[in-house]
Amino acid sequence: MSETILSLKNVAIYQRESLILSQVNVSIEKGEFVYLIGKTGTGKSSFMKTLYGDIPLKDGQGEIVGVNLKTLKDKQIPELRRKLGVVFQDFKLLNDRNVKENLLFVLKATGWKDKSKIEKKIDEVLRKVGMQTKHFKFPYQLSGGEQQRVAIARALLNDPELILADEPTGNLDPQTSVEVMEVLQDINKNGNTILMATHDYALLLKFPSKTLKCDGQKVFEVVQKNAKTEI
Ligand SMILES: Nc1ncnc2c1ncn2[C@@H]1O[C@H](COP(=O)(O)OP(=O)(O)OP(=O)(O)O)[C@@H](O)[C@H]1O
Repeated sequence: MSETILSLKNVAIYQRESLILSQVNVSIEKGEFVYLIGKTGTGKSSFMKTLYGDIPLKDGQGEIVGVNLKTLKDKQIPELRRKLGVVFQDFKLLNDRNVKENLLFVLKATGWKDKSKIEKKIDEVLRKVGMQTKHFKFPYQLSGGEQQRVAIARALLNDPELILADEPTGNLDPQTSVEVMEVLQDINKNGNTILMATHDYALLLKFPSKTLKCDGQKVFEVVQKNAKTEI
């Protein structure tokens, strides 16, 4: 039986007073890999921000990883973010500490105490993204693709029910983008649900999957074979 991870019903999304998206009806089932595409300024980031509690949901109904977005209080946001893995275009690693310490920082902030469990978890997530031999490197000693792998490893630390990736390949060259995408595909094949906002049509064609599009203040599913001409 399928399990709904995200459900938005008749949602409207605003940035301050401006209406960005309206009548949004979207659902994502466990195990899906879903793209969110659309021209610049059409609301992809606003959509993602609503999902991780950065923009409050005022209109419509929204439930994500079992959390009601409509009634979400500020103090519940850390709990929501623990159930989500969020990956950004600009990696957002802490530059004053190495890879392992970046991961440790998140584990400690989310209540992990047992040293051997911590070691095991860090090793496990770095292995998943192929970075286990570089745990002692500082972010500035890594390429963009390697930094993004670490950011994906960080997103996996608390076994998220959904990974939200906002333009994760936006700062990477085409070859590196494909490599990072392969990491995301592997993670998806191993059972993680992923929603990825992207501009990168080459990736869409190379790794076809369910695609949602933001356009004209609406979000709708597009058929992949038309995606290139429709974008
Ligand atoms: N903090 C903000 N305050 C007011 N308006 C904003 C804010 N952030 C974004 N907007 C506006 O909201 C609209 C949607 O922006 P958003 O960043 O969601 O689009 P996007 O599709 O993610 O674009 P891009 O692909 O360029 O990142 C734009 O018109 C933008 O100018």
